[in-house]
Amino acid sequence: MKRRIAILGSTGSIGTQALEVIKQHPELFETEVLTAGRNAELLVQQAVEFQPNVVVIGDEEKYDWVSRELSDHPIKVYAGREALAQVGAMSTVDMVLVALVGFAGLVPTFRALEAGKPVALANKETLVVAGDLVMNLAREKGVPLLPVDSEHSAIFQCLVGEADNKIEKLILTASGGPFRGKSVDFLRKVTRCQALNHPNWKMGDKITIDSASLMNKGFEAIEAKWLFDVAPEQIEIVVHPQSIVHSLVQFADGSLKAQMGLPDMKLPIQYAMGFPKRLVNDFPRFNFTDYPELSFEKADVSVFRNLSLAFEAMNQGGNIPCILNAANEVAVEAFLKSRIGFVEMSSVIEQTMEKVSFVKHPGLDDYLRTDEEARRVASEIVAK
Ligand SMILES: NC(=O)C1=CN([C@@H]2O[C@H](COP(=O)(O)OP(=O)(O)OC[C@H]3O[C@@H](n4cnc5c(N)ncnc54)[C@H](OP(=O)(O)O)[C@@H]3O)[C@@H](O)[C@H]2O)C=CC1
Ligand SMILES: CC(=O)[C@@H](O)[C@H](O)COP(=O)(O)O
Ligand SMILES: [Mn+2]
Repeated sequence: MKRRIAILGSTGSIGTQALEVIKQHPELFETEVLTAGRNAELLVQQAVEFQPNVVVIGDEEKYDWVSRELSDHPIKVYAGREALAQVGAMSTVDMVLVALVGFAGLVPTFRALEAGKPVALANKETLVVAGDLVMNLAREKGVPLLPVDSEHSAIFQCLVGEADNKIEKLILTASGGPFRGKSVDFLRKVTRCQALNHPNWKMGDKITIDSASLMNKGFEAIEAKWLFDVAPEQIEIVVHPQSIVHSLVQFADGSLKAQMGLPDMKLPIQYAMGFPKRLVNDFPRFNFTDYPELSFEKADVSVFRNLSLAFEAMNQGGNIPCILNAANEVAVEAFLKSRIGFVEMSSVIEQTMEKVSFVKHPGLDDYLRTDEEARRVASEIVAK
């Protein structure tokens, strides 16, 4: 039986690479659902090629156009946020790949898990915001939550076959981004274009800015805490500019296991989609002679304040990581629109974290409310 996949966010960087993985394994995977936010043209192109049963366009104004374009195909077309939230729970779906960016991933992930669907999760913001609720739900439903993020896929792969998972420490590697080794003064003047120039990975704009500010690594620490049930003190960040060692686990006996490979997201996407099988492919292979030096260094938290803000949020818990995430989304958007500078992003986040009210044990509704309030507060700070 083919695994029928719903790709939420098929028009993005992860989504399009997931479709390349499906193309490599037509005997194993079938595309059941594709969704886009605004890119109706690409959604239609993908639908014509992959013939899913259902497509969802987030932007409701584009519904008529998508329906018309697909009228000659046996494909159901839906639009809007509620359709996006429901579509992963359909009885014909075997696995949901959540490749949406930002807070928008939370409710669709939640609904898919509630319906008992295995989830391959690229959308790290879901775990940053509501890791406790999401992990509890996956456990309660007995469904796998498979990490797609490269570092977490690496750790997950290192843990396969470890009977009692005696983790002493997780070591998350960070490329350091385009501004590795730079000063705060340098960061004050960087442009959108410089920040979008990631040294190793071609990704969507939002995560690329997060990588440049090291917020991505802070998010990944929170993501790791929830996925692997470790304390914040058990998570270490190491800058590794080549992005070949994707992360490591240090076990209780002092042994280290690492997972390595070229920086190519198709590998972790394929691992999650094919789990527990390791599938054959013809993607490019790593060669040591192309990388004579693999180096490691400390992250500079005095320059990259977002990394400490994320650790602070993780330590405080409750709804603080949700506030961190919302403020970061507002700050990144403002930076991309040249409304604030690169360094100001941290100030917006820090001030928002101080202003929004704390909730110690939030439920889903509290997270939705916190996200709304934090966005409002952060937007006011940006406007000032
Ligand atoms: N790209 C990468 O290599 C990696 C990404 N990740 C994580 O994976 C997730 C996806 O990243 P990436 O693929 O780079 O992001 P992109 O911006 O490239 O893609 C995001 C996708 O989500 C859709 N989308 C965005 N907002 C909404 C919304 N409000 N409603 C409905 N659909 C929406 C977009 O649609 P449209 O474009 O049509 O508007 C697009 O299909 C992020 O959480 C990121 O942190 C993790 C590791 C690596
Ligand atoms: C590919 C992936 O998983 C990204 O999250 C990546 O880690 C970004 O690179 P940085 O290490 O620069 O954040
Ligand atoms: Mn990552």
